[in-house]
Amino acid sequence: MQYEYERAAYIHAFIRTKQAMLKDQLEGVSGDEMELKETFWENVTMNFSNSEDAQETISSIRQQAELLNERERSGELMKKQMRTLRRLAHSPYFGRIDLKEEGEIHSEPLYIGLASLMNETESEFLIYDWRAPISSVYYDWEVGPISYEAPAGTIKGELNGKRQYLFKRGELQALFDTSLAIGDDRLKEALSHEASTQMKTIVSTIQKEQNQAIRDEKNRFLVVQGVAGSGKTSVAMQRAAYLLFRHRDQLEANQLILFSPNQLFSSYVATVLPELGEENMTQLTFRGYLYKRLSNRYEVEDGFHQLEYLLRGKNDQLYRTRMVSIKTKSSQVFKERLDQFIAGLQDKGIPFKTIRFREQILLKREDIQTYFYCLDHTVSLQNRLRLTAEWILKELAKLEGKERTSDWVEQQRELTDKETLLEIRKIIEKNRENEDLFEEEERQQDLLSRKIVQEAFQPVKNQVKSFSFIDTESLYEQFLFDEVHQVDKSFTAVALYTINELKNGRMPYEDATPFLYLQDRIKGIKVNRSIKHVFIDEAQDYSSFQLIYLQMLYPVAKFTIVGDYSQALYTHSSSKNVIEKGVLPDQAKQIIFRKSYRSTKPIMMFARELLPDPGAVEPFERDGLKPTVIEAMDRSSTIEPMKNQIEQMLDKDLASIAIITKTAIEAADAHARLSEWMNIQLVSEDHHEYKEGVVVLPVYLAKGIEFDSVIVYDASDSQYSTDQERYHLYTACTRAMHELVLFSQGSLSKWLKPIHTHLYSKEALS
Ligand SMILES: Nc1ncnc2c1ncn2[C@@H]1O[C@H](COP(=O)(O)OP(=O)(O)OP(=O)(O)O)[C@@H](O)[C@H]1O
Repeated sequence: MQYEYERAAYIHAFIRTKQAMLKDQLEGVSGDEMELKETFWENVTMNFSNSEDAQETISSIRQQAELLNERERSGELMKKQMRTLRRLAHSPYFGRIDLKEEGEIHSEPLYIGLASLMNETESEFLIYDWRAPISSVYYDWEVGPISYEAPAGTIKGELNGKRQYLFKRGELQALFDTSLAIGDDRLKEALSHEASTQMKTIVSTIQKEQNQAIRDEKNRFLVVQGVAGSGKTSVAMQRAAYLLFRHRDQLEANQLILFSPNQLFSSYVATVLPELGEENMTQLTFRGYLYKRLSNRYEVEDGFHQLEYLLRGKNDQLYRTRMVSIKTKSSQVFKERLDQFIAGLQDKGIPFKTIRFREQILLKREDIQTYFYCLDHTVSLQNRLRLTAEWILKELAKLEGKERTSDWVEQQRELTDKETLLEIRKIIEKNRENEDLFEEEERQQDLLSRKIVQEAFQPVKNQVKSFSFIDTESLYEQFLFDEVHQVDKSFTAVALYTINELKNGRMPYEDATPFLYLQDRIKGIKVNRSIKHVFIDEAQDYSSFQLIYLQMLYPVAKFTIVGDYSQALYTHSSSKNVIEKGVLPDQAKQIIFRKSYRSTKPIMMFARELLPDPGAVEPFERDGLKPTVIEAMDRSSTIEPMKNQIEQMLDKDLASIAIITKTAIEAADAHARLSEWMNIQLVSEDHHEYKEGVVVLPVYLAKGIEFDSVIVYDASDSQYSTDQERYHLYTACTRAMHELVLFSQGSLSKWLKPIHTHLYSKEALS
């Protein structure tokens, strides 16, 4: 053991020396860079007297620029190394494996940490990066025979020992020998920490099944179905870091994209990759994407507003219609019918828009339609559109010529500002020798008219170039009515509802994806080929249609799709098995995580009883208090006891406490009642982050994040009675790491009643 402490001290000193050396080098490079910038032009001989001299001047500028570039690059590299060393100085390694590879006589100790570190002569690894092929032995194997995949093929050997280390500010604090995968004690220690507003890395305690998902590269689609708190998000983030390391010569962080459920979640996970020494990947919400594409024409409903309506609008007369609308339009069948509809547009049916300019009709929609459908039908729709656009632009050019003599142009000419006149005069001056046809004044008027008409026509031309002369809205309506006639008469109400919404400039959430899909299939879309990996978190909240659409948007990307169907926000969502349902091709790989790490065992034993199959969730062995269920007659009698609970939690140093409600309205109500008494943050969908302390938020915004303690604001039957609400309640309970208290304002939810009373403590308030 003494050896380990000496080695730790040696490595620490080695890192410090390396840091000092690198600092000097960096100062040197920065100095060089500064000097190069300052003397850039002094080192360049400027001579443009003839073409040879000019050529020489250009190449000497190029040489200087390359030199500067090279300095900047090595400066950046050194800064990155500095950051790595800083992290290693804090905690150089967390594990060791004693490995004897086949054919070797002795086993060799290999130390594993956040990044690799070579010895002075660069001939030996003092520390292996956790992402190196050999490091997988640490995560995957117990003592005994092992094998791992290396670039050269499968390597076999024997694992003779495994050790774990705990460092604090560079100093070795403790070490444990373990024969098991990753010792439960170390994991327990990691999980007992307080919740944080930023997600932490898990590299030192990655579990075997998680490692499998992190390193899988065989399939284009990797699906992780994992119970609440099983590490899906953690895996997605460490996987991104793994891919960036393994393919560091071809892959950059901006070629990875993460679809997160909301902004709060985006900021929650934003520190993981930087902490692992990688740049962050681009983060997007699907809602943000839809907004970007459609908000210039429509007020786009987002998923959360749709959900609020579904949860609260049961008495609305359109409620049933809306339910059918959402269910139908989310399905894969709907997408297939849309495909059939699109196929039928080859010969007829695309509606066009009349092209107008200053209230006058330039080209009638019928004429555009005739032109389009007279083109050879074997030519694809998009190519026919391109040809039609070219034809329209030519027609517009003719009209543009005629328009120059119109009265409005003359009026505009009179209002021309000085700058424009000066510009025109310059053009005339420049071409003076060629100007003998017109008097200068006439020439000036002519140029001005051209300019005015050209500018006025430009927006129309731009619209033609982006194929805006197709009437997508009417086309979509046409499709909805086709559905009514050919498939289901009862769909009439849905069709009418949708058309009314669109006419009033509103795009319902369930229509946004089919609408864009239709538009993109007809007009074509610039798909993003630069993105190589797409990560989708909380994938159960995407409809089948949305998942298929995302595959179309990123045609060359590999997909990592993580989710939990027991936490579905919407009952219609893709849920269950996306592979079996054909949403993803069957060569997609599915990994299932059953073990839940976030919550203490008592919390998870209780929460899993809310599921139809509680046995599917395996709680991690970590002690804690049983959840408490407090039943009250009404809302007002719960406020005092709730305050007491919060105070008790704060006394226990549980610093992050969430009061979770079903809806945003309820969250506002809770906030109003409690904030008189203490500082409570109300978190809404526009929040990008939250501060540590007491927060109140609806369950759909708490998705993916965690808190020391959770208080379910009202677990009564009036709140959680439907199937959908059952899963919302489960999601709320599983946000708690250490403590869970449920208040019920009235009779307890029917999903909680059957839970055996030995799994929780019960209190009744009079
Ligand atoms: N191998 C591990 N080592 C240490 N901590 C872990 C490990 N796996 C998961 N955790 C911790 O468990 C908690 C839950 O992880 P994470 O949020 O990734 O799970 P999830 O499956 O995405 O959860 P949910 O679906 O409920 O949002 C986090 O605090 C995470 O750090």
